[in-house]
Parts: sequence; structure tokens; C-alpha cells
Amino acid sequence: MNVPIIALDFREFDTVKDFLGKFDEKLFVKVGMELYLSNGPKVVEEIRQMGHDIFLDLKLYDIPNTVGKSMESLGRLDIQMTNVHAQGGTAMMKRAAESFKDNNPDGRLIAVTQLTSMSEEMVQKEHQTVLSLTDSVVHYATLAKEAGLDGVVSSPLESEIIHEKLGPEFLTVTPGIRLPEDSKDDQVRVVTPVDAKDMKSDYIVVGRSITQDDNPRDKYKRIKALWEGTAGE
Ligand SMILES: O=C(O)c1cc(=O)[nH]c(=O)n1[C@@H]1O[C@H](COP(=O)(O)O)[C@@H](O)[C@H]1O
Repeated sequence: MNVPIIALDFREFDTVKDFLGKFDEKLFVKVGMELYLSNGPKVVEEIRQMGHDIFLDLKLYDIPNTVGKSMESLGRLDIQMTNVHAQGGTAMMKRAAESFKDNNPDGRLIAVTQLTSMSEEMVQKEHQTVLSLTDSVVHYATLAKEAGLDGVVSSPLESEIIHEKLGPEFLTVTPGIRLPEDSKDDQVRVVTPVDAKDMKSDYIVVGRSITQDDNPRDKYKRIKALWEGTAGE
């Protein structure tokens, strides 16, 4: 079972060091725009030296040439996973996959479908689509698979249908995870770790529910046990 991915949405590397110092196990962490843009690639090297796996979440979205060239650079970093926006289109995703895999054959490249901060109404109105949110997610997931990517970012709410249509090996990496007592913050499609497991997500991504807790390690362990189905054993 894949461990929960912790979103390190901090600006300062010192804060990251303090946070990671509370854990004594190997973690899978997500380095996002806030941390990477403030600290550069050295943040990746330092976290790798601490022994943790990294999902570098920069959500690239540009013309194929620009994304392809950028993915060559990301492919040279020692990371386990990275992403693009599926809305950049098939040609962009193909170039991204070729460039990333040439440099990092074992790394996973996934595509964001519809952000978990978007509702059905927001997607239909703002993207001017007649598709339901689920159909839209499945549409972008299909393009991502055809372009040679390893999976997608979606809500757990769409994990089951993605696996049904695109197979069990095609990864669903799912943020928007909250315990019932947590604040939803800016997330709209919110799911608990237990429901995410039932919905067949491959990975859950958890940020503020852990990072803003008074005792992040205990919260991580609780979420991990709920996700793995071992809570209460
Ligand atoms: O690509 C992502 O990781 C992502 C996609 C998405 O649709 N929704 C989403 O929340 N994320 C990221 O997942 C993390 C969720 O953080 P929390 O809402 O604090 O748990 C953030 O770092 C987001 O950038």
C-alpha cells in the first residue's frame, strides 16, 4: 500500500527541516510551487539526502516545446514523480513524457485533470463545457493515458471510474483529503482517507490536515492507519 504523500506547502526550507525533523520514518513528500520557487532545485537534493521520496508538483502547462525542454531539466532531478496539466493537450503531454522519461525512466509523470478546488458548476461555467465534472476528468485522463503518462491527479471521487475506463495500472493520485473535523479550506471535492481507499485511489495527497496540526506526526500516523485500513487494530 502506498504511503500518504505529505504536501510540504511551506515557503522556507528551515520550516521544512523543522517539520521533517518530527518524523523518523521514510516519507513520500510533495514539493510544490511555493517551496520550489522560493528555494530552487537544492530543496529537492536536500530532501532526497534526508532519505524521503519526492513528488515535484509544478503543474507545467505551456506549448509543447517549452514544456518538453523544462521536463528535460526536471528529469535530471532525483525525483520519483512530477506532473503537468492535462489541459495543455495531447501534444504537450507527449513531449513532456518523452523528455521526462529519457532522463528519468523510473519516474512517474502524471497529469492534473480538474483541480479539487473546482465544483461541477465552476467547471461547467468557467470552462464553458457541457460535460459533467466526472466526464471531463475521464476525458483528460484518457488523453493523458494516450500520451503515455503514468496516471492523473483527480479527486478520489473519480478514481473508480478512471480505473474502470483506463485500467488498474493507470495511477490516481488524489488530493482534497480531510478528516471530518478538518476545515475544507479552499478545497471543494473533499474526501476522507477511508472513503479514498474505498474509491480505489492509488495515492492520497495530504497537506494542511497534517502540516497545520499541533502534532503533525500523530495526525500523519492516524491518517495513514485510516488509509491503510489498520486504524483500531
Ligand atoms: O497537483 C496537485 O497536487 C493538486 C491538484 C489538485 O487538483 N488539488 C490539489 O489540492 N493539489 C495539491 O495538493 C495539495 C493539497 O493540500 P491540502 O488541501 O492542504 O491538503 C496542495 O499542495 C495542492 O497544490
